[in-house]
Amino acid sequence: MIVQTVIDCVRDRPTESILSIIILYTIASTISNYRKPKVHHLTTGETPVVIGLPKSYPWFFPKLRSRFASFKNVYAWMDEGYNKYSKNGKPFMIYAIDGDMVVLPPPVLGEIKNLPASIVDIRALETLAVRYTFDNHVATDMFHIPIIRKDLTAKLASVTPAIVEELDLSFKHYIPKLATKPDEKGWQTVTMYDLIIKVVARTSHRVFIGEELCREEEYLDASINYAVMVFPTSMLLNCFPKFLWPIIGPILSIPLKRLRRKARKHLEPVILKRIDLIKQGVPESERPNDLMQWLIEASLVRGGAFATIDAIAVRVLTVAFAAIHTTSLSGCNTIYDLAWLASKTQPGEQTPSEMLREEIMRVFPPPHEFNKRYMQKLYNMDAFLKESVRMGLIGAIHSERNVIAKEGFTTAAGWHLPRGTQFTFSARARMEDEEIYEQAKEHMYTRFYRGDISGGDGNSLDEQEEVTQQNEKERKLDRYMVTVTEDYLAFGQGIHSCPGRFFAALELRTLISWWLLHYDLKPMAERPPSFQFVWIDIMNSEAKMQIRARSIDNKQED
Ligand code: HEM
Repeated sequence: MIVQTVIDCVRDRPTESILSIIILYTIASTISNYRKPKVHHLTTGETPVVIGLPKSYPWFFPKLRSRFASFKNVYAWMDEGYNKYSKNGKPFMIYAIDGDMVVLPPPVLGEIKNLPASIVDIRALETLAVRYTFDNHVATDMFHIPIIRKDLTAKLASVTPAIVEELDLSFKHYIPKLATKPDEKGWQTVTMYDLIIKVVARTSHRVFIGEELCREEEYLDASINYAVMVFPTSMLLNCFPKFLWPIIGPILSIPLKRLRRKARKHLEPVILKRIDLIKQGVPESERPNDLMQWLIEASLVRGGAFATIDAIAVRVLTVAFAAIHTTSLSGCNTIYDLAWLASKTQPGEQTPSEMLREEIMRVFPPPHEFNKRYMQKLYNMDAFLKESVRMGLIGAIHSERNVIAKEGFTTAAGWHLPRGTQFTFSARARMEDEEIYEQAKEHMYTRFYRGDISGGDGNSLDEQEEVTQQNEKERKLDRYMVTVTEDYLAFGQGIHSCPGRFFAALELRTLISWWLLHYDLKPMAERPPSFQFVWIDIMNSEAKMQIRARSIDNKQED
C-alpha cells in the first residue's frame, strides 16, 4: 500500500519527488552528522582526514557523491590514505556506499585484535547483513566458528583420504563436462573458475556433510549460488539506512530464501535421519563423524528454534559460504599464476609447475599416497600458495570491527573512537608495501620458502604453532601459508582470524598436487585481470585456459 502510493507519487510528480528526496536526505544527514560523536585525538582534538571527497563543487553533496564514487575508487583512496596517514601512525576516513569507515594505522591492530566482543564487535554481521542473508540464529550465536576451529582442524589428518578421493573423482567427473573435446595435440579449453568451484564445493561438502549428499548436483548448485548471492544482497541492503532493513531486508533476500528451500530439500532427510540416531541413543562412535553431525549436536544442545531443520540447514550453508568461494578463488588464482609465470620462464629454466611437480614426486613418490603430515613437507608448494593468496587478496581492508563499548575505545596513541564507530585496517596497501615485501607487486614464489629453516624433516615446526613474541625471532618471514602475522593479512587477525584456514591449506595443497600430476597448463601471457568493486577485489572468473591430460608421452617430455 505505502510502496504503491510512493510509486504513484514519483510517477505523477517526478521533479517534486526528486527535490523532496534531496531535501529529506540533507536534513537527515545534517542531523545525524550533528549528533554523531566524532573520532578525535584526545589531546590535540585533531580528526581523521577524509580521503575521496570530490574536488569539484565541494559544497554540493560531498558525502553523497563520495559514497557513489566509492564504487570504483576505494582501492585508490586506500593507497593514498595508507601512504599519507597510516604510515605516519594516523587514522583516515572514507565515506563508502556502505557507511563511514575509519581506517586505523597498523600499530593499532595489536591493540584491538584480541579485544572481547563487549568492546569491539566483528562488523561482518552488518557488512553481510547476516540477519537477512542467513538468519537470526546465525547472527546471534556463531557456534559453528569454534566447531570449525577445533573439531574440523583436529580431524584434518583423518579426513585427508576423503579429500584426496573426492578431488580425484570430481576432477574426473567435471573436466569432461566443462572442458572442450581435446584437439589433435590433446589440448582442451576450460573456464578454470567454473571447474575449480565445482571441485572445491564437492570436495569440501564431502568433509562437511558426507558422501551421501556431496555429489547431489542440485544441492551443490544451490549452495554455490547461495554463496554468490550473499554479497550482492548484503551490498544492496547496505545502501539503505538501517531503519529500513526490517522492511527491505526480507524483500531483497527472496532469491536467497528460494535457494535455501532447494538446499533444505536435500539436507532435510539426512538431518532427520541423524537426529533420529541421536534420539535412539546410538553411541557417538557409531554415528557419522563430520561437520554436519557436530553442527546438529550443537544445535540440539541449544534447543528451541536452533534445533529446527531450517536453522540447521542455514548453518550448513553458512559454513559453505565461508569456505567455498575463498578456497576456490585461491585455487584458481594459483593455477592462473602457474600458467602466467610459465610464460616468463627463460628457455632451459625450470617452470614453477615443474619445480612443484618435482617436489610432489619427492615427498609422495608413486603411487602418490597423500597424507596430512607429509603435506607440510611440500615447502615450495606452500610458499607458492601463500604468495598467490597474497597477490589475490580478496579485500582492500581486513578486520572490520564496530566499537560496542559505551565509553568507546581509545588507542594507545590517544585516538578516541566513540561507540558505533566502524573501523578497519588496510590490507592490500599493506601487503603491497615495499618496506615490508620486497618487489611487492611481483609474484616471487620463493618469497615464503622456508624449507631451509625447518631442518627438512617437516617435524621441527608445526604449522599450527602460533607466532608469539618468544618464537617470533626465530622465524624467517612467515612460516606456513596459514601462519597469521600482522603483515600477512589474508586470513584476518586475532580472535576472528579465519578458523578454516588449516582445512583450506590442506585442500589447496591436495588440489594443486592433483592438478600437477594429471594435467599440463599452456602458459598464459598475462595473469587474468580482476576488477575492484567498493572494498572487494573480484577475480576474473571468465578466463579460459588450455589444459592437457598428462599422458605417458607428455610425462616423458618433462
Ligand atoms: C583460502 C581460503 C580462505 C581465505 C583466504 C579465508 C579468509 C578469511 C578472512 C580474511 C576472514 C576474516 C577474518 C577477520 O574478519 O578478521 C575469514 C573468516 C572466516 N573464515 Fe575463512 N578463509 C578461507 C577459507 C575458509 C574455510 C575453508 C572455512 C571453513 C571451513 C572458513 C571459515 C571462516 C569463518 C567461519 C570465518 C569467520 C570467523 C570469525 O568471525 O570469527 N574460511 N576467512
